[in-house]
Amino acid sequence: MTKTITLRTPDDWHLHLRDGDMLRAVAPETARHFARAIIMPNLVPPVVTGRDAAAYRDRILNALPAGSTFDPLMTLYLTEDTDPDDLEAAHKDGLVTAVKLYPAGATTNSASGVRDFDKVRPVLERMAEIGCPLCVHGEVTDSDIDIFDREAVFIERVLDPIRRGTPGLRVVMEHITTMQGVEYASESGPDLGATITTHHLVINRNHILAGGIKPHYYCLPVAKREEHRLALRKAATSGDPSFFLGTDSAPHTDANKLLPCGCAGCFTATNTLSILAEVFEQEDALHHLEAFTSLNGPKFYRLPVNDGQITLTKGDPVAYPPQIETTDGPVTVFDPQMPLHWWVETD
Ligand SMILES: NC(=O)N[C@@H](CC(=O)O)C(=O)O
Ligand SMILES: [Zn+2]
Ligand SMILES: [Zn+2]
Repeated sequence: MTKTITLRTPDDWHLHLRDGDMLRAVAPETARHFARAIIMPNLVPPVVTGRDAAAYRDRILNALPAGSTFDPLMTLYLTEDTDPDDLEAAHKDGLVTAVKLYPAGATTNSASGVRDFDKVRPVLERMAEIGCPLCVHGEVTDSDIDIFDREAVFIERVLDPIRRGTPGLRVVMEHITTMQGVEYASESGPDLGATITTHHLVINRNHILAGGIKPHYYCLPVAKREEHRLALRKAATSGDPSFFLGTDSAPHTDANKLLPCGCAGCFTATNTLSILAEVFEQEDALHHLEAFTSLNGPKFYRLPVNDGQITLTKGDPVAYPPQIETTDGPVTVFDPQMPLHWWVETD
């Protein structure tokens, strides 16, 4: 018997589209199923001003297939030199939706991130005033903190003090990976949201490290113990409006992943919705899939939900290509190591 579910068209609240040839290869993968996405600004050099964001937005629109109505929601990369007036003008114009905080050195292309949080206080205060959300890569970078503890320590030492010091600031904890992240987000009320990736619902740290190292499962924040994955699955499938989809689909060529010092990032744009339907079905929560992919995000960002709909159908396992081709070389599509029975009708 065929089973179908219909959802408001989803949005991706955390996406890396890169630039140039890579942008042209990956933008259609997201635009096929998603109406909007929050576009991460960690290019080299990063997107730091309203002007940079306008130019990058144009490059994204040019990379879309003809007729696509995909709407890239732009972000600025917060640096110690970010000008509150420039941000305010870009936000009021509707050009910039949010600002992204990377602690310096925390992840891919984060060298221009923030070292001294006091220096960005005036920008954070302006954001609270104008209602511009702050998206946070929540990991401390101190070399003496174990990489598996960096998110939990960040919440205590950095995130909570920032929020207490800037009343009214609306914050998204990006790609949470721990039960501490889940707890903090569910206790903190409507000014705090949290995105959860597709891959962190599927893999734990054993998938990366047991039986040989799997570079394609290496991403930041790194996947944690099984108990954390289970907490993420419970949060994502609960319907709680604090949690919404941010795939963190982060393409790197295989050549850059398969190195002695390989890049962090999983590329999930191509098969995310099939994987999510499978996960939500396993959790007996298909009735909460739409909240996670299409309703909770717009609510947090105070944007209308999308008008359109997509239909997922269940049948024989669907085969996705193991890689997509780019002019720079192949990019491996995330392998969830389970059969995927759901596909999006337009596929
Ligand atoms: N998630 C990742 O592992 N990588 C992201 C950066 C990020 O989101 O931290 C990237 O830009 O490649
Ligand atoms: Zn990140
Ligand atoms: Zn990311």
